[in-house]
Amino acid sequence: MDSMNILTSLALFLSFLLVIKLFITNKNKNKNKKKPPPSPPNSLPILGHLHLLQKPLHQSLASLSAQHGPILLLRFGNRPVLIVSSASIAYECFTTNDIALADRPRLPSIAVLTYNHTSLSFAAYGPHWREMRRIATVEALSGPRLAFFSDVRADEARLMARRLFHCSGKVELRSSLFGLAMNVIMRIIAGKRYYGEKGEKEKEVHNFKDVIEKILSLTGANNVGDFLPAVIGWFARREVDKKLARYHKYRDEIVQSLIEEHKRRRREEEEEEEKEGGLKQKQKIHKTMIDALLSLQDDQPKQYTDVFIKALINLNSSGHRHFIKHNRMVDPPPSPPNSLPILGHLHLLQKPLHQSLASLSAQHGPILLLRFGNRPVLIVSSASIAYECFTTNDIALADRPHLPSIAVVTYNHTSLPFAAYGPHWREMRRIATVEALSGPRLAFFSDVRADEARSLARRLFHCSGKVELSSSLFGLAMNVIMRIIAGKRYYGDKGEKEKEVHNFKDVIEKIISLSGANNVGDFLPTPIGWFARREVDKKLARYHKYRDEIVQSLIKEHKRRRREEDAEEEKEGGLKQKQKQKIHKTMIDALLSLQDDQPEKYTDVFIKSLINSLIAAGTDTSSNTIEWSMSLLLNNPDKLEKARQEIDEQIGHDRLLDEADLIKLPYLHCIINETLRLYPVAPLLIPHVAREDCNVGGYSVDRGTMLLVNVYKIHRDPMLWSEPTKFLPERFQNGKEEGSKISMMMPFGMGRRRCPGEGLALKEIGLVLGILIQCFQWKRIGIEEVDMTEGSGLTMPRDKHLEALCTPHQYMIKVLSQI
Ligand code: HEM
Repeated sequence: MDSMNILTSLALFLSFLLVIKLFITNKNKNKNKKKPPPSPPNSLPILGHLHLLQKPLHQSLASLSAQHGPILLLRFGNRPVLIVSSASIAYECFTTNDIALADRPRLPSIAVLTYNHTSLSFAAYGPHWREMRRIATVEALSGPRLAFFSDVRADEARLMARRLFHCSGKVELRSSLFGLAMNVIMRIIAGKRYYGEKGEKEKEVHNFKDVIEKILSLTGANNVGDFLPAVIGWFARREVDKKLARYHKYRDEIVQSLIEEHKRRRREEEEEEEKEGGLKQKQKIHKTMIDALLSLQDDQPKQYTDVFIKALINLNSSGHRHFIKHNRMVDPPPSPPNSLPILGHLHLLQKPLHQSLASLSAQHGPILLLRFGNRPVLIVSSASIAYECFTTNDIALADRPHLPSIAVVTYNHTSLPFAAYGPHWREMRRIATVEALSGPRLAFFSDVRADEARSLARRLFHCSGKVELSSSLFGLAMNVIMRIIAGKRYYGDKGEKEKEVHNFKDVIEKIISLSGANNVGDFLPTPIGWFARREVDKKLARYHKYRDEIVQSLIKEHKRRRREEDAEEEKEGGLKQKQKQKIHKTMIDALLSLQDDQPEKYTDVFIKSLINSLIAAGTDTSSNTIEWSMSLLLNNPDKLEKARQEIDEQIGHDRLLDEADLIKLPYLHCIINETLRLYPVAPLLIPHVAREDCNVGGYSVDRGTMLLVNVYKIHRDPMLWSEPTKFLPERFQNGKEEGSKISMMMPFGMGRRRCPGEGLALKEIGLVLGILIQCFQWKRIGIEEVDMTEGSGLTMPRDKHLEALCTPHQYMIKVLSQI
């Protein structure tokens, strides 16, 4: 009995425990049960709440929220849809729950438009979306890119204002605003406008706008068919699907044709590069977005397919095939008033030309069409339009003008910088690169630069005190180039040569100051032009004769030596032949070897023309840049001290700085960049000419138009640079936002006619400037700042030669006395 009682009590106790456990579990279950957001009543089978909705959807949802609260759970067919209409809950969605809510719905109707849900706006959250977003940011939407394209926006806004000005009265704004937005995005993506000015295009823009609007109105959560079960949904969607497929085809073809156009241009460029023996330096050209995407495609064709590119580009742009094929824009660029007969706008210009053009651009805009006499001249003063000139329009604008005054100094326009774009220019550029300016040749001649820099330091050490730097720097640059060209120095340490160097420098400077677009006589009709030029012509003929004779004598000297070597070889029975081939020749030797094989092509005139090109382009450009740098540092002693400290820390006092050290001297590099920004020695580049009709900045440019790109103005654009006229090397230092804008500078030009001597120039400038700072203390002559007035001409020298006080640093005396 007892045991029965015990068993019964135990059973009762266990039952009690079970009841308690069930009670607790149930309580917890109720406690943990997720509470869905409130849902309005009247949800129907199949339709859910769809029957409560009307268009426009946002208004319909707003009134539901007003009745039922700021967070609602609706059903669109079978799909649960959360409606949030309060700022604080929306904030919670995109902070605490940001990742959880980062996906997009795969709505069937938009599959075709979004390349199967892979477009940036509709891609699932993950690596593909991340990569698309990264590219869109880097190439189009980042701060530096927005700054770079600020001119594009300003230009389009100006154009719209002009349109409204001409058609004032009742206006339809929508298409104009759409056209503006379209042009802005197209110029970023494809480097060209979509929408011109003439009436006949308006209809097409209207069509395109219509298509985009329809696509937008049919996407999003607007199609009931997207939310109904398969067969009913398909049936409900069939009309919308058909329309969207049609619109998609229309838009897809346009973007595909843009891609094809870019591919064709890239192929042509590659072919040309091959023609040039693969020697064209790989340039850091800032490309269009399509170019950037095609470069990625080159490396990883499977990932960056055409579909990938189109899915990204279709984000917010496209164009009409008709525009792309017949993209001859309508209006010529704006032109300032007051163009006079015969003179055109010449009477508005003063020297220095780059400053005069800068003030005209400040008044009338970044792209202008002037008339220099009869000649149309396109003036470009914005980074983005200049960039368009040397990417999309690079071949079209690769020619040079045949200015009558420079015919004599350029051997009838056959010198490398002034030769017409074509096989002769290509051949000259190839030889200059192979024999003088390529990476291996620069490495080969590094001793020459070190030797010349040492020699300059020695001279300054011995004549310290008040020094005139211009001639010494010119002499150095001249020796470097002469040793490459002719294997010997031009300028010795001895006093008697100084006068000669001075003369030669004078001649080169005068030739350069009289070249470029500086002679009014070059632009006036024949008899008047000839009369206006006659003094300049006479001077240039005299300078040319002087320079030509020096170079001819060098050629003669080489020919004589080669003859002697041949004679000797004959004596030795041809045994020296093999040895001779191995001898590393001077550039003149290389050219004379070519002359041996093809005397009609590689004449003495060809050789002189090429050599004089390198002397003219490679001497005062580098020496002027060093002179500007020193001038800036003299006026900013704190920056000079900072550079000295950097050299002190990295190299010390026991040896002279050499080229291999330059990589360790980022601040010195910043100083050079900042000098090239403020004082680009070719402020208008070398004039280009349109070989064919083209469009620049949305305007039509006729064949034969001369192009002057005002790099000086671009480098001081307040939209791009903070405190643009201030010498602030720090702006290029790591991590500084402005450092990334280096690609917006073009002191060496851009595209095909870009300076081939950039590598040589940067090495030479870095080495010389570094040694000047390492070895000497520099002070201004008086208390006044160094005068920074700019001279005029093709290049931009200082107006006055630079003089300064130079004393060797005590701690460098030992090194200096040993060199
Ligand atoms: C700081 C130094 C230099 C600067 C800033 C500079 C700048 C330029 C610029 C802006 C152009 C014209 C680009 C155009 O028209 O689009 C040019 C062309 C040229 N430069 Fe330089 N340059 C420098 C040094 C050199 C050196 C050291 C050499 C060679 C020894 C050189 C050889 C040339 C040649 C041959 C051209 C004509 C290219 C052509 O028309 O195809 N430059 N340079």
